[in-house]
Amino acid sequence: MSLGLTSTGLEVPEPVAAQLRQDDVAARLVRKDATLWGPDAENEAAIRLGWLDLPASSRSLVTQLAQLRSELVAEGLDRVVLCGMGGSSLAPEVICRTAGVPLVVLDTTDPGQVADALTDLARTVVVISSKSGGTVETDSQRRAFLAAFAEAGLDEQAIGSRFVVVTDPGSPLAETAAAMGARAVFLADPTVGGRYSALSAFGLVPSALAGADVAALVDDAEELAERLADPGSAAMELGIALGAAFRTGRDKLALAEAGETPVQGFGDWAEQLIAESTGKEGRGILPVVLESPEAPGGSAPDVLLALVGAQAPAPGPSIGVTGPLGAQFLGWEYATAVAGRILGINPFDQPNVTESKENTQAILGAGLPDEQPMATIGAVEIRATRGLLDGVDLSSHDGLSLAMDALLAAVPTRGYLAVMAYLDRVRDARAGELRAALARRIEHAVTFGWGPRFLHSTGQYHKGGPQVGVFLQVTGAYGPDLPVPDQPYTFGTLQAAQAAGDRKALADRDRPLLHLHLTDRAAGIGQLLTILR
Ligand SMILES: O=P(O)(O)OC[C@H]1O[C@](O)(CO)[C@@H](O)[C@@H]1O
Repeated sequence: MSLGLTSTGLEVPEPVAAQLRQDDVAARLVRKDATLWGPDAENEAAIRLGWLDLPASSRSLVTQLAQLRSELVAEGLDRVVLCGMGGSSLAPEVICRTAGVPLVVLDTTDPGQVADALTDLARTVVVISSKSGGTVETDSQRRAFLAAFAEAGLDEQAIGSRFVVVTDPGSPLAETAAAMGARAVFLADPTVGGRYSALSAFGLVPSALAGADVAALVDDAEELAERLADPGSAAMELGIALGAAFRTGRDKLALAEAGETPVQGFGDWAEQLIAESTGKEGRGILPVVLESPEAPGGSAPDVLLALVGAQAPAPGPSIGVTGPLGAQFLGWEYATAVAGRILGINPFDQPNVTESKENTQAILGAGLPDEQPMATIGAVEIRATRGLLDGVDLSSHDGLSLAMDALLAAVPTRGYLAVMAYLDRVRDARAGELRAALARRIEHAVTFGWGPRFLHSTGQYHKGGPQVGVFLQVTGAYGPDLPVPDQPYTFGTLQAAQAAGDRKALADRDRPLLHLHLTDRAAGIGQLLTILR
């Protein structure tokens, strides 16, 4: 079965489709024509179209990975931990959840969540994935695992045998991997950007080592790849639907999985692909990941609902994208590139993500800002951007509720509310319920992201997209902190610096932000969910 697209109630302006046919976009895209997105995007596009070749070029990985997995299993190394951010970990998480095989994805700096990953070492092999080799979260996690294996008594050679590395040729991590004596190093195609790398070594290596059938992924992608030159392919129709929705005022895409054999967690992967590809130059498509097709936020005048794994539900406007996971990855990548042309942006760069990273480094150097709370109610410390809580009586019994009302009232027409939780997405999973609870309170789109993971996904959209976002940042006290070996900071200070760095980037854009710091995470989350009931 290949990729299929159905749509209900979606108005597609005829010129959108006709123009793409007239410009021969389908044939030019599969020929990797870098001029498709205009002169400003040409240099970047020229080195970012390798994802079209992956169904063929990844084939050779399949056998090699089967061999490596059997070696690891024979040595009792059947717990795979993946350290990677954004495009270096989102696809393997979807692949393994859908295949029902265990993979520990460590894409956080939360001290508790990192500490939980540093256990069960006797069975553990660690995949360190980073295209650039310069991502601070991944580097910190690598350092922590090196130290943990040493503390467990492994000698240098044994420690090296517990690491598999995926990176770009010539990256700092490629050198580090050699110096570490890593068991295997996979050098990925440098002409594939992170969010387009699902079918590359970044998607396949961790997934295969965890036991997923990556041969089927490649087969299903290859079957679609043979159709992509056809202007009527389902992938092209998906790109037209995304672009047409944007052109007709539906610039938010609600994503939910459905159907008999639903892909698990697809929205979290598609979120980075779409937000980081389109959210720039003051425009873009905002993905809104829904807990289910019926979850609040799937229908509003500025929203298009997309079901992954099922037909488009009536009355719409909605689309349904069916097909196996390998075809979904390739199809959505192709559609995003087409939508980028319709929106008139470069879908391959991420100009605004470095800002938060630079802010974080500056704060790590200068020390965390000492911002006293405006009030503390129960387990919740309240801080906010200037003016947001003017006139709000925080000393009253329902001060927290009033503060939340002020935040919701600040969301402008066609705006959105983004919840950003710098917490432990396993132990503090209940915080994820905040999205639906807030979405039931306002007509606007409400998104949820675990920090710092979202900084590598929707973070680009928050800073480069339309400046109509309002932000709820939730941070939390943590138990024992964890050092980052040979670095002048701990995981706890790194996490706090990342949150502060993003607050600065948003404050510099005068975006309203409410910062709730939970002095007791479970109690604080309980308080928030109670007032939102
Ligand atoms: O694979 P790397 O280089 O560690 O980057 C991780 C992620 O960070 C980003 O560069 C953006 O922050 C993403 O595009 C990328 O997928």
